[in-house]
This record gives sequence, C-alpha cells and structure tokens, in this order.
Amino acid sequence: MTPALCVAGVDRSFDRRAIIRDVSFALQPGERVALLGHNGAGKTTLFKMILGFLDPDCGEIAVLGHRPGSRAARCATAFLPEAVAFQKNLTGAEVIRFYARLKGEAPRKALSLLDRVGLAEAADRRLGTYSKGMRQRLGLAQALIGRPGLVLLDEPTSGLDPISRQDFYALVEEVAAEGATVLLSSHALTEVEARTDRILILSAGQMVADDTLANLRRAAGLPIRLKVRAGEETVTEVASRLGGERVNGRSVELLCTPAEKIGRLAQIAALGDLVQDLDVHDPSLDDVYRHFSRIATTDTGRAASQHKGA
Ligand SMILES: Nc1ncnc2c1ncn2[C@@H]1O[C@H](COP(=O)(O)OP(=O)(O)OP(=O)(O)O)[C@@H](O)[C@H]1O
Repeated sequence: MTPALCVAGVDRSFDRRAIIRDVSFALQPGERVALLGHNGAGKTTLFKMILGFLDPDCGEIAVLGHRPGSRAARCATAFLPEAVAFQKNLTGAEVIRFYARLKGEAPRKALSLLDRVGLAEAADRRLGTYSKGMRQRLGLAQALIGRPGLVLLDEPTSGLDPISRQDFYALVEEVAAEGATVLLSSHALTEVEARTDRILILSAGQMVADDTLANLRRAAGLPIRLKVRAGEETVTEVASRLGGERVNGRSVELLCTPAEKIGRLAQIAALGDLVQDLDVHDPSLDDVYRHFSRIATTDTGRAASQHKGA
C-alpha cells in the first residue's frame, strides 16, 4: 500500500543553520500520529516541506506517492494552522463555498461539513461573531473539503477549552476512521496521549523517537509507580513489608519495572486488609517525552538510531 506520507532523509537549513536533520518516517492510511517537539524543534518547517511551501535541501518527501506542491499532492493534503485566519465579515457558509470552489469541489456537498463540525446553525453568521472554538471547527471543515488523504494539524487545539478539545478530537477520530491519515503537532501531551496511535518526537531537528506509546515506554525503561494506601495504624507495617517510600503519612510508593509489576501486585494483594487502595501509574507521555528529549540533548545520535521503531 502506498504510504499516505513518506519522508526520507530530509535535511533543511536556514542561513546555514541546520533545522531539520536527516528526518525519515512513513505514515500509513488511517493512522493518527502526534508530532511532538520543543519550541523551535522544526515541526512547522517539516509541515511546510510536506505542503510544498519549502523545498528540502536534500532527501525526498511523497504525499500518497506525489511530490509536495504538485496538484495531486495538494488535492490529497489538508492543513489547519494553529491560528486560522478568515475574513471576519464573511459567514461560515461563504468561507466553505469559497474554499470548495478553490479545490474544485461542489459547494453544496462541502457545506454539509458545517453540519459535521457542529456549525450548521451558525452557517449564516459572520465570523466576527464566532468564538475561537467555532473558528477552529470552521478551519477543520475547510481542511476536510474534498476528503483529503493526509490531514496536517499544527497545534490545532491551542486556546480551546476542554469541551471544545474533546469535540475536536472526536472529529479527528472520525476522519481517521474513514481512512485519512492525521499528523498533528501539539505541546498538549496529556490530550494526545490517548488520542493518537503513534508518537514522533523531534528534537533539535532530529527524529529521536517514532513508535507507539507502549513501545516507547518499554524502550525508555521508565519505572511504573505503585501507590499503596494503608491506614494510619498499618502504614508502618506495610512500608516495612513492601519496602518503598512513605508519602503523605498513609501511603507507600514503590517503583518497579514492567517485568516486576505482577510480582509486586501479588505481594501487595497478600497484605490483605492492611491495604486500603492501590493506584498503578504507567509512565505518562510527559515522562516518555522528557526521557527522549533529554537523551537527545545529551546524545542525539544514540537516541535517533535506537528508537525509530515503527
Ligand atoms: N524562514 C526562516 N528563516 C530562518 N529561520 C527560520 C525560518 N523558519 C523557521 N526558522 C527557524 O527554524 C527553527 C524551527 O522553527 P519551526 O517554526 O519549524 O519550529 P517549531 O517546532 O514549529 O516551533 P513551535 O513549537 O514554537 O511552533 C527555529 O529556530 C526558527 O527560528
């Protein structure tokens, strides 16, 4: 199957400063992939090359087999920038009709996207009266005109409230379920953790991690945290039988590897009524991100070569 996006050995410099360095990855149809990286890591530069706005200095990019910027690639690609800017005196429906004509799509069909993003009732209102969340949803509707195969979202939920974010990701999930590939950049690690299939981490222009979160957790070898809650009278005994650190006067915190986890849980269960509750914390995406970004700054070459799993 032709990948939705193939990036192979891409370099790009500005003013002789290397911004993207030997970046390679491929995305398959229907994947939801998060592109993470600190400010200035090169995410937007990568998007611009995928969109054909910038040429790589070397390496190849193909969008569903087509050269970025070619008509076929442009038709297959949708882009939603962080802050969508539409004319404030146009209505939602006018914006969609305008972009439908630009993309050679039937305006009537495109207008149904307003319903899909929950803007049907606001279709005839001017954008000056839209909230930021509504403008962002209109941006997504505009991006989805013509059923693109590759959807690029650059920090799409920044500035949105929690409910608008949830609604936004529900739409992204629907789009991916229909076969589109979604690549989204974000600094909001908690929200992409459960909503993407794969994580790419760009650090100082190099791709230092590319895999599922589960595989990256394994590769990082970060400990699992078990928080065992006991009674005031039992916490000392629980701590002495399990080891670990006492926290908050009534809890004991243990760290273990994935291989040790089941054995540790059995030990805790064997304490019976001495234990009141248990929380198991797998390393979060935040922990994984810190791990790979830290490795990258100390030993970029080793990280880049070891953790390109997918
Ligand atoms: N046209 C340009 N000319 C010179 N330098 C540029 C140009 N575009 C980007 N850069 C530099 O390239 C680096 C990467 O920028 P880029 O916008 O790709 O980062 P980013 O990962 O998207 O950051 P952020 O998360 O802050 O949006 C930055 O140091 C930026 O200053």
